[in-house]
Amino acid sequence: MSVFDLLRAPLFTLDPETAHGLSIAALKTGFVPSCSVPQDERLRVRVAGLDFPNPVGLAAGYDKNAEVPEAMLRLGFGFTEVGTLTPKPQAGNPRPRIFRLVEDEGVINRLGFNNEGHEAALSRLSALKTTGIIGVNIGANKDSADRIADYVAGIHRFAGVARYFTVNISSPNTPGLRDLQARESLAALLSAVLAARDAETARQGRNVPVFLKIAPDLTEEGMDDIAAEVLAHPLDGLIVSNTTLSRDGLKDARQAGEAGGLSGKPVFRRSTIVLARMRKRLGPDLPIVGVGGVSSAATAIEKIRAGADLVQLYSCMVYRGPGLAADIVRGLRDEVSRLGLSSILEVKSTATEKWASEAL
Ligand SMILES: Cc1cc2nc3c(=O)[nH]c(=O)nc-3n(C[C@H](O)[C@H](O)[C@H](O)COP(=O)(O)O)c2cc1C
Repeated sequence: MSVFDLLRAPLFTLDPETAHGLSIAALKTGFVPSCSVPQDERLRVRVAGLDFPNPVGLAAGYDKNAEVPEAMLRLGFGFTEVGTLTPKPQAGNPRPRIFRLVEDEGVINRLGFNNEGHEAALSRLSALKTTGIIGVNIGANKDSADRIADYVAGIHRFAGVARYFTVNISSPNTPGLRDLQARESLAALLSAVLAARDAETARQGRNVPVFLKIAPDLTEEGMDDIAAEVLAHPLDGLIVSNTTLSRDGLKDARQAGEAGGLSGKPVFRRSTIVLARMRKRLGPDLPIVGVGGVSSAATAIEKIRAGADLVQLYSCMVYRGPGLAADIVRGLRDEVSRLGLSSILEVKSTATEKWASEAL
């Protein structure tokens, strides 16, 4: 039994946001020990010019203010993503705004991009010594008069410290944000963001890849539009997906009525179907990061089989504890041995057709 197994019951008596704050505080003090993970050539993945030691990353939203990126890498994650960060600090929605769906191993949140803003995160990231891969997830302030300008500001502000950028247009908790997924808005956004990135590449002599993070609540036409714009721009990859507004198949009816985005196990199926459908539209090569309900080595592999090059997780760590990333990496190592693979990516897209044909 792990320390987390003992702490889980008392932690779960606390409001989820209070528990989250305690976990960040514990990681900051170094109280949480590092986890040893296998450094295995077969798990190394090269994506968008970056060398990932393993394909399991921390998804955005846990370390919004870049307080503990090195601690997350020590837990065994192959990469970590800070943010979403908006130019100005922002309080977000009134509390309570995070809800556990214990029976479902799910989470509903309506945080609304609470974060300390660019400046605070930049000073923390600038002080880091690590060579590990830390991505910066950027967004727009709720009251912004020009949302595209907020994303462009994020690129300029973090170009010196980010190893990659995530352009997040898929949070359901900032009114109108998901409208940026519509074809014309997306075209304008991608043109502006990628022009800013190219200007920074010319200035710094270092290229920072840009990924676009999309919602799992898309129609076929919506997926067509996103794929067309992604292919029309020199984007480096897609992250599929953010939280869902759907409430399909939940056991915990008590919390299901809360407004916000649902994540964890209940979003696994939907996000994996959308991932496979986007893989079919984008062809074999454009990098895709699979996110949503990854809870084990088996679910991580299923994302890769559906078409992902990398995976990320957040919600299932709430239920399984800080050792989850290391457990998954060990599980992946065992699986590549069992299957006799020389690279985990040999299973990539082997189940794209199966997942893409499942009903949403
Ligand atoms: C409490 C919470 C806060 C989140 N905040 C963000 C965020 O700020 N930006 C973002 O792009 N995604 C955010 N997400 C979404 C996650 O990054 C991820 O896409 C989603 O939860 C699905 O993965 P999971 O099932 O492993 O949690 C948040 C998720 C949760 C549960």
